[in-house]
Amino acid sequence: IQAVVRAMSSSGGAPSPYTTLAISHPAESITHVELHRPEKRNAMNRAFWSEMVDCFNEIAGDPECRVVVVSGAGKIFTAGIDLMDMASDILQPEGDDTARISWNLRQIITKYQETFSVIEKCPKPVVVAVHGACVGGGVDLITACDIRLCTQDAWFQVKEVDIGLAADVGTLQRLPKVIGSRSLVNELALTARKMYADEAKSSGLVSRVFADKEAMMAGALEMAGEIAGRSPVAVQGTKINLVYSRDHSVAEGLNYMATWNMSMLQTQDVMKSAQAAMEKKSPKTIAFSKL
Ligand SMILES: CCC/C=C/C=C/C(=O)SCCNC(=O)CCNC(=O)[C@H](O)C(C)(C)COP(=O)(O)OP(=O)(O)OC[C@H]1O[C@@H](n2cnc3c(N)ncnc32)[C@H](O)[C@@H]1OP(=O)(O)O
Repeated sequence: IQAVVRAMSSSGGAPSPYTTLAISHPAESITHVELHRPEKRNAMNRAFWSEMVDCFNEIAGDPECRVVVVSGAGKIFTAGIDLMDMASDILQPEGDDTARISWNLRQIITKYQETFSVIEKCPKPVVVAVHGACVGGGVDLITACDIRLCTQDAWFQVKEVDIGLAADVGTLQRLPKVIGSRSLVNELALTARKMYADEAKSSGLVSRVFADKEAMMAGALEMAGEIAGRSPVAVQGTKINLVYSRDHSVAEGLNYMATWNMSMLQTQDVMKSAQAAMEKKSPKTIAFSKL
């Protein structure tokens, strides 16, 4: 694992087709997506916002991938929106009158929302590993992920009010579902104060804190391996139903679940997994068909 983690943390450059993301496959069935503009602190430029959509749509349809790890290259996870590159899109939207300018701006905002919604729509679980700063759009990104890990030096900042806007690509919708305390969410979003790793853990934003990035990437990879070793039918069904249930009543969630499993229970994975359990074998020893 150490060698793989070192390789994960030192990718030489972002390979084609992306200019802002480096994609690698550190172990079987695991895809590593690394935010890769380290010299600009992984600030989210125009290319990033569309590359994430292409990348996660590709992953969603890739039967070789069962789980995704997202992390940031260089000194920090991300500085959020690229304040230099994005200004014209947002501050000078095109259009002949107010209605058309507003219409165009709505299209732009909706497009940017999709950049992180694709993470949630992707049926493969996404583990995000945060080191150093996670600012603005970074919080939008991580709240769309399924499992959040961080280093002891990590900090999180819902920075949008500081740049004069209400966060509009997911934080205000998802953070209240992640953190139990509505008061804390409101405080973070309204004051833009930094939240450090210990508070991120105690509030439930992250589930684990690691001493440093190397330990965190090893932990993320190990966790991803645990997920990837289990039935993809079970794992992807679990993610999809957890996301559905978050946004629906218990009765609606149970109804959706019953309809889901009336098909999925017919998988050969159930018999294979049950047999392994009876024989006290790990599910990781089972060869599951690709999904
Ligand atoms: C419709 C879309 C809606 C989306 C909304 C999203 C909103 C947000 O994300 S709000 C948050 C915006 N981000 C910020 O305000 C953070 C600004 N950056 C910083 O505070 C610091 O850079 C940071 C604390 C993150 C890191 O500090 P450090 O000392 O490590 O690095 P720097 O020397 O400051 O920066 C290194 C180079 O990176 C460039 N850079 C950093 N952040 C950004 C950014 N957000 N946008 C563009 N460029 C950024 C910085 O200019 C340096 O570049 P260079 O001078 O060429 O070396």
